[in-house]
Amino acid sequence: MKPAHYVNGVFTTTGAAFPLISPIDGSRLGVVPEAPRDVVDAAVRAARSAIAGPWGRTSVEERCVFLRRIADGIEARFDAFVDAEVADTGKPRELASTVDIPRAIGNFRAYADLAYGRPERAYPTTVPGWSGSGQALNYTVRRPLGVVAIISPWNLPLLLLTWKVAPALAAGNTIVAKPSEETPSTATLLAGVIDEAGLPAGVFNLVHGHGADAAGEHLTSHPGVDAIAFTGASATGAAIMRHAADHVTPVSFELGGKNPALVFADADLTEAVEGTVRSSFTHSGQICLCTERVYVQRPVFEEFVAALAERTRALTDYGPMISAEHRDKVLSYYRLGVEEGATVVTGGGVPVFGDERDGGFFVEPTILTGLPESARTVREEIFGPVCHVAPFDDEDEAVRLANDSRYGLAATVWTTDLSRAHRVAPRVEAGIVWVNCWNLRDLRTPFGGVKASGIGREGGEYSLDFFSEPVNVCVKI
Ligand SMILES: NC(=O)c1ccc[n+]([C@@H]2O[C@H](COP(=O)([O-])OP(=O)(O)OC[C@H]3O[C@@H](n4cnc5c(N)ncnc54)[C@H](O)[C@@H]3O)[C@@H](O)[C@H]2O)c1
Ligand SMILES: O=C/C=C/C=C(\O)C(=O)O
Repeated sequence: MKPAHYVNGVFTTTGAAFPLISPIDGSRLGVVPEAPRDVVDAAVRAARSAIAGPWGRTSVEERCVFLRRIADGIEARFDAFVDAEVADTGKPRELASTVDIPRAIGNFRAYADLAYGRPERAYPTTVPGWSGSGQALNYTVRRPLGVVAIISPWNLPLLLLTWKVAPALAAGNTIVAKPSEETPSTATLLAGVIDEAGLPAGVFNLVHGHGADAAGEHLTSHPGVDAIAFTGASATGAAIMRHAADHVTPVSFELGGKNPALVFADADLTEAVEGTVRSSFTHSGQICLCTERVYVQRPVFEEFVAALAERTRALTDYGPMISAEHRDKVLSYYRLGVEEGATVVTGGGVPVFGDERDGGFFVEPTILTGLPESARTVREEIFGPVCHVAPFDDEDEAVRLANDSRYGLAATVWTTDLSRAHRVAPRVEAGIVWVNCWNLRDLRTPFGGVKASGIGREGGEYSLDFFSEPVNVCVKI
């Protein structure tokens, strides 16, 4: 299915076409339509009229039927979704088929379960000396926000789009979604599944295009938008927030990170090395949860670095950066690291495969050591397959190093001392701390970051809270 907008139940390719490039070999995969302002406006108006129509009067049970139908529709086209995700992102097929697409299906099913089963509170109130019975009943009901703008990134395109679409629909909203310009294909397939699922026209709308001064900005600055759910870079979040301020539009932000790993001398080192290879190099470091700073207790520092380097050198099936521009950005940090005094333990350049991949956007998985905490390479998000490893001596120093960042999204702690784990994890300034594991996900848990890593939480009731407004009703008895 070629990338197309989906507005008011109709697929269109209105707008200037821009090329879709394969990250694997640099070839042209096709073209993507850039939604002009009037297409974005038509999408917002379609969403507004849909929520004023039958969709706005559906019950949560009826909406959960649609969520399950969408999940079944993705499942029925599983391979097409995997093929499209691999083509757009270049990620290994194994990753798309075990994480991205299964999680998209799981997102819809999880929110069908969560929304249907979610209780609301009631409070029997007594007011002594009050006229009548002196009784009242306070109870909470929830209303949808209205028209929700969803802006998603290129690294886990379908997973992160559906992570917002599912709860937004479960809560009764209508949606205008804009996926990344780098990865339009699975979003278009999703629109096809939603269309076949019979969602009323205008409930889900999809527009393609770039961000700043383009479709993304047209959408997030649109006065007809009632809320914005965004995942992407912190700088982009700040730009969106400036527009949201004009209309006091509520925002949910999942932003950047510079995630630390803390490896204590009492850790199971094999487990810590394997876990840090996964957390640093899965999807070539292009996951917001990936580790870019590793702190290892001094007695095991050399042993850990040597083992990590050996495992990293053995990596073969890794994917490319999403674009030539992002590849160049990551390589510029490799050069900066050396300029700032880093030792390149392994990697630091571009692999030579001797096949079509040499036309793609690959960089070597890289380990750096020897930099001060003040180095830009240690402080700035790179979003590639690279981590800097530094020693620490005691627990307080480890926590201080982990927290010395403008970001606070995720962290890993590796220790076999469970008292230490329970002491350290809550002290780390992050939204998510994994102990002796990484990216182990329970969709009911809060997901998101502190500081420059985000505003609010997704996951479970946290998403349902963001995508709905509680109304307290007080009835005098
Ligand atoms: N916290 C998380 O869950 C999470 C998940 C994935 C990616 N990220 C972050 O996203 C970044 C990489 O993804 P990216 O390059 O797609 O991010 P990005 O911010 O460049 O783009 C994300 C989306 O925002 C749109 N956009 C860009 N500028 C915009 C503007 N001014 N107004 C409206 N929309 C705009 C883009 O078109 C895209 O759809 C990294 O910083 C990464 O840490 C965070
Ligand atoms: O890239 C950043 C976000 C990743 C989210 C997940 O991997 C998830 O929700 O499981």
